[in-house]
Amino acid sequence: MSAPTDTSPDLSHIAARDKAEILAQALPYIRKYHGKTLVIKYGGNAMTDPALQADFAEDVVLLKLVGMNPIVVHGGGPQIDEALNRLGKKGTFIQGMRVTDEETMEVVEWVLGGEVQQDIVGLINAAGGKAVGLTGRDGGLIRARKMKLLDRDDPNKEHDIGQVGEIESIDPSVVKALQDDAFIPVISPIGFGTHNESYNINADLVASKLAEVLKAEKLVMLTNIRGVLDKAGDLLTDLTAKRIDELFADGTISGGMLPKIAGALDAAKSGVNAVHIVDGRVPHVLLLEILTDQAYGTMIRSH
Ligand SMILES: Nc1ncnc2c1ncn2[C@@H]1O[C@H](COP(=O)(O)OP(=O)(O)O)[C@@H](O)[C@H]1O
Ligand SMILES: CC(=O)N[C@@H](CCC(=O)OP(=O)(O)O)C(=O)O
Repeated sequence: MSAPTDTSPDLSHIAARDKAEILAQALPYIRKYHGKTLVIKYGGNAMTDPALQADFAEDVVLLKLVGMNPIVVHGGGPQIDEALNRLGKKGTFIQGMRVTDEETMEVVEWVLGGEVQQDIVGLINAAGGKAVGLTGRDGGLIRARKMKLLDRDDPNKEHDIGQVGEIESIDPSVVKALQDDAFIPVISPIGFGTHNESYNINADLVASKLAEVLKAEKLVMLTNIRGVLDKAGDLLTDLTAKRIDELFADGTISGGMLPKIAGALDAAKSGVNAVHIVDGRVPHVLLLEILTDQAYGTMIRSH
């Protein structure tokens, strides 16, 4: 019998080798982060595309299955805006914080604690995980008080932004109990006050504080931009506290990036080893950021 002729070369092994190399690259990271807590801020702007949402959910489940403890804190700014628009109301922001009157607070609770949270929980569960949705009320997780927002240019001036909260304290016991039991907590940024009143809290601030209190190894914030950009639109891959002060002062950082950077820096200063702001528009950016050698977006350092 003659030897079989091989007319077309089989190139599939090349693609397979690339894939295998990427998988092998993950090994030291899986070892490094095994048993460690990773806080993931899933921004409202990063969650507008269904395919990307499904990728995100798969990534979270994979991280959990290889032994890490992912905790998701979600935002939902654009989703709240949409709901307000349907009521004929327009969202307004001061220094990245939504002005929250009573009616807006109702919408915030209903959108964040309902639709947005349950969508994420559903997607994670569909990807094979066991997600549980919480608001700051559940298990007494987030105590808050009314935020005092001082004007950035005139610190003698204070803005009244209604039911916006700043975090007074976090009791992480419910999160710890869930993560120890193989669940993935998905947290809405709503806090409660001494009279049981609700507060709308910026999700970046919740994610940062939670990372600090849980002594997380890593905080990854997914947003809808490559990372922090300078005035020329170039990506700043590394930021220290000193450089951040300069960028605040010269107005390079504005809007929703203000609380994000402030929170990220607080987390870095209080011992979270790695704090990253990454582009949630990149498919599987969470896995790429955590499990490969490649650096993505902006890393925030305390010094
Ligand atoms: N220097 C900057 N670099 C990058 N983004 C910036 C900067 N200053 C302001 N921004 C704005 O911050 C936005 C991200 O914050 P935000 O809209 O609150 O997103 P998220 O929903 O992810 O929290 C960007 O889309 C951009 O418009
Ligand atoms: C006080 C305040 O601004 N709260 C935010 C909470 C949601 C959030 O932070 O969503 P993103 O992460 O998508 O921006 C808001 O009402 O929009």
